[in-house]
Amino acid sequence: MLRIENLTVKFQSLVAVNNLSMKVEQGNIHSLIGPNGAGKTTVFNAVFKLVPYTGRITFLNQDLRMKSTHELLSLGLSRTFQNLNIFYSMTVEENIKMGLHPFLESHLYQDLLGFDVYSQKEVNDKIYEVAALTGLLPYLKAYPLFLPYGVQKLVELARALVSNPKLLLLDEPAAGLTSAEKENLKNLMKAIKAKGLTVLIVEHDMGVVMDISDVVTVMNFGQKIAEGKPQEISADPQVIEAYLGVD
Ligand SMILES: Nc1ncnc2c1ncn2[C@@H]1O[C@H](COP(=O)(O)OP(=O)(O)OP(=O)(O)O)[C@@H](O)[C@H]1O
Repeated sequence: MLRIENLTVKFQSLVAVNNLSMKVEQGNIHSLIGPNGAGKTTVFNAVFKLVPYTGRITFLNQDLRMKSTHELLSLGLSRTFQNLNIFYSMTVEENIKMGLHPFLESHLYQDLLGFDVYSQKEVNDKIYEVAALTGLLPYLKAYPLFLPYGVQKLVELARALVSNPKLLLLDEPAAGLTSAEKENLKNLMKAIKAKGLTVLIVEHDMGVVMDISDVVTVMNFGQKIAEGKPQEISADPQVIEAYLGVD
């Protein structure tokens, strides 16, 4: 579904991602793990064209380099950020609605790019559906600042989900969550997968990674050092040395 070939990202003399190739298969929860600074978030940023790169990234056989950010959304790509990226001046409902922004009003580019424009009822239905899935229905009229951090993270996730993506990229969804919130996140990930979505996750919490992943890719110093099923990865000596450590 997502194919990354020979991806290299340089920041002046620093090679943040070094000739990385990986494939995310449809229907999988695929985790990207590795030590701090390994280049994981930079891979996400390359997919979303936020950093210049060499190599090739295709999604459903379409070269993403040629696409605008709006086109990425219409192709079915969506993401969350490592640092919570929500609007505190807006309610939860308004925040979620932002995920539908390109589909809300008639703009020239919608005609050019073939975007649908949703009716008010369609918008409301989509927000309701995603709020029900993420457990945010009781909070729709609330302002995020007054909600627990774990709920605020769900708001960002709901905003990424509301455009009905085919592939969701989540950057450290479990960071800062309580154990109960992590359990909730794992169940939510499984529910999202059951709905047919494909998910690529950058995550440090190995409990979450091991529990929900179909495939794990491990990066170190910008390079892929291992890839496989969670059990294979947790037993790989190179991964243990570079990242997991000895129990
Ligand atoms: N815009 C940028 N300009 C300069 N250097 C950058 C930039 N973005 C990332 N880097 C550097 O690239 C390297 C990889 O960073 P990246 O954020 O991708 O790592 P990561 O694996 O996601 O780390 P973490 O797990 O800590 O989030 C780091 O050394 C980082 O400092």
